[in-house]
Amino acid sequence: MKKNIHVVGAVMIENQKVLCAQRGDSKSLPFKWEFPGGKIEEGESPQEALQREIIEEMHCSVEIGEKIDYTVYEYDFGIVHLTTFYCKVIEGDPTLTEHAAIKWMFPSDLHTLDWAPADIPAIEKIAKTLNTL
Ligand SMILES: Nc1nc2c([nH]c(=O)n2[C@H]2C[C@H](O)[C@@H](COP(=O)(O)OP(=O)(O)OP(=O)(O)O)O2)c(=O)[nH]1
Repeated sequence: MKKNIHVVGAVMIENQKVLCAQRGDSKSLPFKWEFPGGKIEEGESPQEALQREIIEEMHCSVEIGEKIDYTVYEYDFGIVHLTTFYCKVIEGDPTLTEHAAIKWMFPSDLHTLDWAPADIPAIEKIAKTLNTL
């Protein structure tokens, strides 16, 4: 039986752009693009996990808004349950630490990156929702 991996991702919006992060080559899904975040630890709520991961990974604090999507995707290494939330930076600036690259993209351009497969439904939703604002 494959293990279930519960993951949260932050869709950080600034100046109408979304922060995208590219995974490094020493991890699962090398060089795929994802939303900053990570695994929920025991006893944490999704929001607590996301606050912690963003401080650890991006060296900034976020205010967590509305949930965007929940998707389940079966990889060879396990079954990822990904929940994404809209977020706003409230302290500090997102900083490149663990990722290979980070960049701000307009929602309509998100599909041009090579995303982790679990993220595809979320990027489609984001592009649709933010382009009609
Ligand atoms: N943070 C994040 N992870 C994602 C996304 N989409 C997606 O499939 N994942 C996967 C990649 C990882 O297997 C897992 C998150 O793990 P993590 O970020 O806490 O850990 P990691 O990359 O250091 O770990 P690992 O998989 O190399 O063990 O979820 C996403 O948008 N954001």
